[in-house]
Amino acid sequence: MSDIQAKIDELEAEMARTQKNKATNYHLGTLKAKIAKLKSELINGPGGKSAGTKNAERGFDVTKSGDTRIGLVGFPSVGKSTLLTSLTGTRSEAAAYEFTTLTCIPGTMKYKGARIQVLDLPGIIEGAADGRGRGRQVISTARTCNLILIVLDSAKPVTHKKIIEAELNSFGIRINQTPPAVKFVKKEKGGIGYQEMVAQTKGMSADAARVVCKEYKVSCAEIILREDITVDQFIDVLEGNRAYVPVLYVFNKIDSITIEELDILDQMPNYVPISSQHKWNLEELMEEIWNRCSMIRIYTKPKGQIPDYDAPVILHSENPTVEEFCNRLHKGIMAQFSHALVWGRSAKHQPQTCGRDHVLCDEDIVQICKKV
Ligand SMILES: Nc1nc2c(ncn2[C@@H]2O[C@H](COP(=O)(O)OP(=O)(O)OP(=O)(O)O)[C@@H](O)[C@H]2O)c(=O)[nH]1
Ligand SMILES: [K+]
Ligand SMILES: [Mg+2]
Repeated sequence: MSDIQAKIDELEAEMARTQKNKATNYHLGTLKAKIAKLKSELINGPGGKSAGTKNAERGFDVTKSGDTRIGLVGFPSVGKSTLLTSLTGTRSEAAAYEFTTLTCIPGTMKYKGARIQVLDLPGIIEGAADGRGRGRQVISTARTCNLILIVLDSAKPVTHKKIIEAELNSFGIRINQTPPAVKFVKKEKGGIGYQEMVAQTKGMSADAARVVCKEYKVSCAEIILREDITVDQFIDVLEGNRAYVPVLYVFNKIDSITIEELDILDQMPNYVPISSQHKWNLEELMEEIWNRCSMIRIYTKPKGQIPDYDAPVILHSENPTVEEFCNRLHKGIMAQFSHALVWGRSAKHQPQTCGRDHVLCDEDIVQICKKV
């Protein structure tokens, strides 16, 4: 075990010994910040957080392609490669022994006109984030995905799910969470300015903020909490290199469990039961993937012609403006842009004359009119 890991274990043991109350809040905050710093040192090497980008480089070298990227993460032999083959048609070797897959195998799944890059990855086990097996490379690659599918074997214990989640978490991936609504700006002078816009019930206080800042050698900053957060979430803000990635849980091999067991799995939110070998329930899986990828389809309509419904332009719904649509078509279009005619749910009348800032909806139809 490395020195750093030994220090982390020691601090974690001390945290477990420390009773949680007002008097120990300060001490617990210091311990949490110390642990977070050591963990990032363990993963990134000394110098810590600037290495967030270095991480990504240590992932598998696979070029991004298509409209979005999803990664298959799970224990060995849960059926990730079989699933890749079923979803994309790209053959990735599958076999009954563990660690059949040793590298990253990309495939492309076409759904609703979108091209979704799917990455089959080697299996990971407990301790992956600390460097066991190819775990680090797998998790670094998972960080680059817009959606992670945690693939589980329906017949295996649910503890596997917890282990995978902990591995992703200790590598700075925050699953199914949004970045905390916190304003944090370092300053030259003036000490620590701390404001709560929302009552804090999960451990944050001016003292907790100060002790964490002190650990990170921040002596002057403006802090505004717009959400009820934990001290760990505040540490995430200071670390600054967390990846917030949605996760969908896939229970594979449902052909090997009973109907009664399947009924229980089927009720859990965020879970899709499938059999990748028998291609059972893959339609539902694709629909759930689609729902979590936040993509919208825009159809292009050349003047005087009907729209091309087979080849939508895919936009990510954080900012689906007319301008983004134009840039996806061709970088030079905006220079000649006059206005757009838009049909569909975003239009007040059909068609509506719109400018570049108009926000589009899924399945809108757009015709671009150039300056004359
Ligand atoms: N019964 C059943 N077996 C499956 C299913 N999907 C995969 N398998 C079997 O499970 C074994 C492992 O499948 P793989 O696709 O190699 O699993 P993997 O997760 O890619 O494994 P590693 O690459 O070693 O991590 C193979 O023997 C598959 O035939 C399924 O839906 N049902
Ligand atoms: K296998
Ligand atoms: Mg495999």
